[in-house]
Amino acid sequence: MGITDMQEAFYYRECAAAHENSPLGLHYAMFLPTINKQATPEQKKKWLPLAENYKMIGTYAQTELGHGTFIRGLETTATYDPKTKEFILDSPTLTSKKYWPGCLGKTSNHCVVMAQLYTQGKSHGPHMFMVQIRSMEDHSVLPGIEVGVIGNKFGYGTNDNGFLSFDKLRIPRENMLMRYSQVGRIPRENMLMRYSQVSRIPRENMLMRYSQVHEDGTYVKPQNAKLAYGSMVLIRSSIVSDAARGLAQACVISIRYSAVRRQTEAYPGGEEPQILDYQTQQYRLFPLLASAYSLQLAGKYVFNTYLEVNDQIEKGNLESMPELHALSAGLKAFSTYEASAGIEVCRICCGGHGYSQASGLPKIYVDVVPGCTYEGENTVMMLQTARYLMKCYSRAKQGQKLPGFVQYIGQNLNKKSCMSEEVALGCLVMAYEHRAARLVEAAAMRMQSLIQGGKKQHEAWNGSSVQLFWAAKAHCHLFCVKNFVDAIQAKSLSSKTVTVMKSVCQLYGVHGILENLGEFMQDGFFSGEQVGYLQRKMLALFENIRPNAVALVDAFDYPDMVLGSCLGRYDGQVYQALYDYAKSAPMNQTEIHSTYYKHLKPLINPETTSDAMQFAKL
Ligand SMILES: CCCCCCCC/C=C\CCCCCCC/C=C/C(=O)SCCNC(=O)CCNC(=O)[C@H](O)C(C)(C)COP(=O)(O)OP(=O)(O)OC[C@H]1O[C@@H](n2cnc3c(N)ncnc32)[C@H](O)[C@@H]1OP(=O)(O)O
Ligand SMILES: Cc1cc2nc3c(=O)[nH]c(=O)nc-3n(C[C@H](O)[C@H](O)[C@H](O)COP(=O)(O)OP(=O)(O)OC[C@H]3O[C@@H](n4cnc5c(N)ncnc54)[C@H](O)[C@@H]3O)c2cc1C
Repeated sequence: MGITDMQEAFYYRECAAAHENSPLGLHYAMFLPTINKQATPEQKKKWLPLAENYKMIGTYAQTELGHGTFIRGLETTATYDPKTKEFILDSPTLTSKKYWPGCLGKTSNHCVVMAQLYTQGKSHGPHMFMVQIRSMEDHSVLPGIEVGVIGNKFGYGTNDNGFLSFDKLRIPRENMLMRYSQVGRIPRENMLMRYSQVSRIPRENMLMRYSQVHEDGTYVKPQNAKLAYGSMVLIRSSIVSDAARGLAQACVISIRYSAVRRQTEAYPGGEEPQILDYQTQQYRLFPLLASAYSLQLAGKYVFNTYLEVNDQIEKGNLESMPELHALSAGLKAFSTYEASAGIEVCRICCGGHGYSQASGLPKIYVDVVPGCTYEGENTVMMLQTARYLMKCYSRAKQGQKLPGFVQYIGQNLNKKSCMSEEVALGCLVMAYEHRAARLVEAAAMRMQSLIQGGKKQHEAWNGSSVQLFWAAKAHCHLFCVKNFVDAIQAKSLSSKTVTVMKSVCQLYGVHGILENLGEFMQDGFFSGEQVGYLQRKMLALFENIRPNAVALVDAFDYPDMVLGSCLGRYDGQVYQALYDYAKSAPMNQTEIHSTYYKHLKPLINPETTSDAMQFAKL
């Protein structure tokens, strides 16, 4: 199709079988990007053409039965043997077996394996290795490898998530993804030159350095060990848009259906209103619509930031890695929580028909909800963001300037809210900044007091982790509100569009405050009177948004084929579609189902049932 943007291509492919999770998904999303970013030029030259042409089909095998979150705890080993210039891959324990990687069980013939590197008797932590697991001739499993699927899951039925173990499998030294770490003897200066002189030496020189690696087993450390986690950062940065997409699609279905569905005469003999006219329906759906817009904008921002930081990393500047990690980890968690909870609300808002697969909603839900777990469990990811916020807090206290999106940290907390009946966007942002700044400070104070009370650092961290979680969540929420406000103010939209989008943005901010009121009121930042302004504004915004609600979901522009929903059809022919869906059910293809003869007839008509059947009944 000539689509050159990788992310766009990924979404395009997804549309071919929407929410089915392609058995090649990991190949596109993680295997190819890992080769692109973590392999040396020689390795890329060898593997990329094969992978791009589907000769090599691969996945990313990191998680094990015993460990997912704690990467340093992985047990698969890769021990270098300088005599044969090979690595020996081994799964020494039950818990070391790879477990969960997508597309692994039956589809892939290769995978990138994360294993503990051992060379010259020393352990060097987790590193990546390219491992062939199946024959490229007949797809048979290669010796030294055990691979299979892990069985049924909550969803992801079309994806062969698998297990994998190695029995002292030997792979060539060249199969370690050595872009950043190398086994061999090269002068340390060369490694640093890669980054500091990259613009001053001919590119060919740089490539040569990779082929100068000696083979005696000497290990050269990367500039930053977390460079090896780059593929996870890429996907976390992409998941935000993915979660937004799921929530937006659920909103399309639920809001369109709510405009078609009529229920309960408003007064005796009166017309039954469209259910979208019920204020309680608007209360549940319109904030989700606002969230979908907000998360889409946040997704764009974080992915662009990923591209920018990645560009800097390519040039040897790793300064922004911690910010990107904190932003992508936090927003991945925030967006997948919001989207998963929101999709379920959309389903409930469709009443009984929402529970049918015909609504399309169950498929969207099971597609989005594992985003709370994969690429880093959400609580763990929020705590990574909190870790960064704590560092920022102590830097702010030392008078250091902080990067843009954390500049609010350490601000004066004695300010009062400027909120008035009008509910200005600036006052909304100020409120979110205040809440996040206060929660960051409260978590830091808690840590400090536990440490002063004699707790060790890790005990104090655990003893403060609920407050750290609150702080990180408030930070991500602030980011989404501020980014939404900035997007409306910066974009050259028509004045009519700005008017509508301003209402959507205001609703996002107002609803978020009302749902988390305690955090905004605990220190008296808002008065009771100001909360009244917000409540009235929220109800006024529902009326404001109602005439545009269907247009606002149409604007997401998802074709019916992608929505896969009888309820969310563009033409509104919901009832005919539901009836056709029922008629096409396999059980309706015969008048009498086979189970009648096997189970029901012996009960209903025992006298005409065969002896064998009678016996079975006894
Ligand atoms: C262009 C191509 C586009 C492709 C399009 C794709 C579109 C995709 C759209 C949607 C996707 C849908 C399909 C996706 C399918 C997904 C399949 C799932 C795959 C997987 O799940 S793979 C396995 C993922 N596993 C994890 O995420 C594990 C989580 N755990 C960790 O990341 C870490 O272990 C940790 C962060 C929890 C802790 O790290 P560790 O123990 O090693 O280190 P610490 O001592 O705690 O921390 C040290 C230090 O490092 C910092 N740190 C950690 N990680 C990073 C990082 N990535 N970058 C920078 N810094 C990092 C950490 O904060 C500490 O810092 P300080 O010491 O505090 O300074
Ligand atoms: C659909 C799906 C697809 C996947 N695809 C892949 C894949 O392609 N490749 C791959 O390698 N992996 C894959 N995974 C695995 C996934 O990356 C891990 O499951 C995920 O990283 C979470 O790790 P875990 O299972 O070890 O959870 P655990 O860490 O065991 O989490 C269990 C609970 O413990 C808590 N917890 C753990 N550590 C801490 C901590 N330090 N502080 C506070 N709380 C903590 C968590 O918050 C959570 O509540 C996939 C998983 C799923 C569900």
